[in-house]
Amino acid sequence: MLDARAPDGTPMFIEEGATCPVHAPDDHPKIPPAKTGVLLANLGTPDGYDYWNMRRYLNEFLSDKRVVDYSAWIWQPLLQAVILTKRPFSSGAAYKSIWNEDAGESPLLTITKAQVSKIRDRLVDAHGDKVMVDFCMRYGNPSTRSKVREMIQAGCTRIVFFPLYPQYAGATTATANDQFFRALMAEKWQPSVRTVPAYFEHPSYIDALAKSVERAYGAMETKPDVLVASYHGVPQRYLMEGDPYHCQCQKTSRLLKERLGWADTDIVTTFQSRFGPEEWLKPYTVEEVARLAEHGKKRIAVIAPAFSADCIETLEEINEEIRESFEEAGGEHFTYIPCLNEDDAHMDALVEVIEENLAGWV
Ligand SMILES: C=CC1=C(C)c2cc3[nH]c(cc4nc(cc5[nH]c(cc1n2)c(C)c5CCC(=O)O)C(CCC(=O)O)=C4C)c(C)c3C=C
Ligand SMILES: [Fe+2]
Ligand SMILES: [Fe+2]
Repeated sequence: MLDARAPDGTPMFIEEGATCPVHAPDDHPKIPPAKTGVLLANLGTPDGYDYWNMRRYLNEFLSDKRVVDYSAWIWQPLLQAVILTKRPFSSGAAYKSIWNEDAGESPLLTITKAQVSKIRDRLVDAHGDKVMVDFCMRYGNPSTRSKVREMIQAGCTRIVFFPLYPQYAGATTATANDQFFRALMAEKWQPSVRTVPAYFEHPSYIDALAKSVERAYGAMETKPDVLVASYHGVPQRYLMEGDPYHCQCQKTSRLLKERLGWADTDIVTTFQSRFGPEEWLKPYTVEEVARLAEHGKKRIAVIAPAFSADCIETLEEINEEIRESFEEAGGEHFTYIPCLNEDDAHMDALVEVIEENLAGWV
């Protein structure tokens, strides 16, 4: 039974498939059978690597106060007049080097689509068409607002919103949630909602990471001297202001090390992708891999546990720039271990997290 109200406030209780007691069928909006939506969210990616697509994407991303929190009076002139005249070219060239030309999209989008398709198959197998599974992006397309609207129009009276970041950060998880709530502000009939918390210590996520390391190490004749767990960085100041991201990254690394049965020295935690002049979380990956090479660690493997899908920051920054830094410092063997992407163990972990957050709803 669906509970609705006539324009004068009279409650209308409409059985599914029945007609409204107040209005003629054609005067009344159609109310589809109730469903639960599972909306996965990732960061977003440019629609193309040309200047204008890059500029649009970077402008939306870097204008987000959760990402860069300087006063708009100071930041916007610098962003519009300096950064957005140069960075679209350099970042565009980096995207070009990893672009999925066949699909005409960036790897982050291709991988996210594959993940969602697998997760949808599993959840529909378990719950039938009572669940609807889709994805949105925080910046660019498909937008969070368009997907929230589609879900509501399809009859979702409940939505589980899942930001695909294992570790919580204001710059990722919180801003994805902000955008979700902004989208809900525009809706007449707001669904009940749940947001999925960070899963940085979930045993199935740790297990999926460990299996990916074991698989990569199993394929090598000589084991690496050290595994570098490289996480996306944020300004050091954000940690001091209460963002738990740093601590959650450290815990993921510790749990991974314990799951692998390794010694403390077998794994090093680092932070990459520094942007701007401020101090970010340290050690910086690009410097640490050079230091390792200089101190005799000639074989390293790098894993990127903060990314649920390979993207510019892993395929280009780690596998090209950071590799180069290691080799220039005398390093000999550099192995990049891909993100969990659409691995079965990863899909198992994400579905488990979703099921925990669907409890009582399906
Ligand atoms: C300027 C500050 C930035 C902060 C803080 C930041 C945090 C942060 N980002 C991710 C995940 C991703 N970032 C990606 C790209 C990217 N990140 C920044 C800047 C900050 N990120 C920029 C400018 C860019 C664009 C590329 C570039 O110009 O360098 C991506 C990849 C998107 C893709 O299309 O492939 C991801 C994913 C996390 C997890 C995080 C903090 C925890
Ligand atoms: Fe980033
Ligand atoms: Fe910490």
